[in-house]
Amino acid sequence: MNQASLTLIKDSIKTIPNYPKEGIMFRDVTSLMENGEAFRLSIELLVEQFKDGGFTKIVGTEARGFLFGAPLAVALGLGFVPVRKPGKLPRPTNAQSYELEYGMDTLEIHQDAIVAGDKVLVVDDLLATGGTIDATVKLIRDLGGEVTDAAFVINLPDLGGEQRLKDLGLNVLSLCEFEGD
Ligand SMILES: O=P(O)(O)OC[C@H]1O[C@H](OP(=O)(O)OP(=O)(O)O)[C@H](O)[C@@H]1O
Ligand SMILES: Nc1ncnc2[nH]cnc12
Repeated sequence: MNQASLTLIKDSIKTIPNYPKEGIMFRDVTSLMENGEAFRLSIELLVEQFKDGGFTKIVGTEARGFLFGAPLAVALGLGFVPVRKPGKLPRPTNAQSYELEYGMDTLEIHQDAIVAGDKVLVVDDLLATGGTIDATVKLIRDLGGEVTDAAFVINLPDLGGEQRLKDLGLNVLSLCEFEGD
């Protein structure tokens, strides 16, 4: 991947100390999105990386995973499947609980959104503990989808998510890393 683009992307992300609570260094992807060039480059780099991967669908997790997963799906000509917080999806769903860096939550997916044989790329803005994507991968695999790759704009390596996802058999790609969390 182009080093100048990766540097521009990382430099566009602001850090807010002690948000949403004391001790968290919040890496704010909205500052990247406010920068048109950084936002475009982030999608272009992901397109370049995954265009020949043979994927049939992209899954993104609420809410920030939608912001990168949906434009990537459009650029790759793939369908986009949202994984959402409870009670938001209208058709029958499967649910999976998970632990966050700062709390617990549950995610849901439409039961008919993934079919056996789907090859799914999972996309989120940020990888911390990996709990969100671990739960997302379980939801997809339970429906018969194959998940081999997960892509992030930001990885927080100190929180162990990358190893957790590798232990689930995933290739993990991120556009930048922030240490010291
Ligand atoms: O790797 P993890 O420890 O699971 O943390 C990463 C997740 O946390 C954030 O989402 P959050 O749950 O705060 O929801 P939001 O996107 O709706 O703000 C982020 O967008 C990732 O989805
Ligand atoms: N440190 C962090 N910054 C931004 N989003 C997050 N989600 C979980 N941990 C986060």
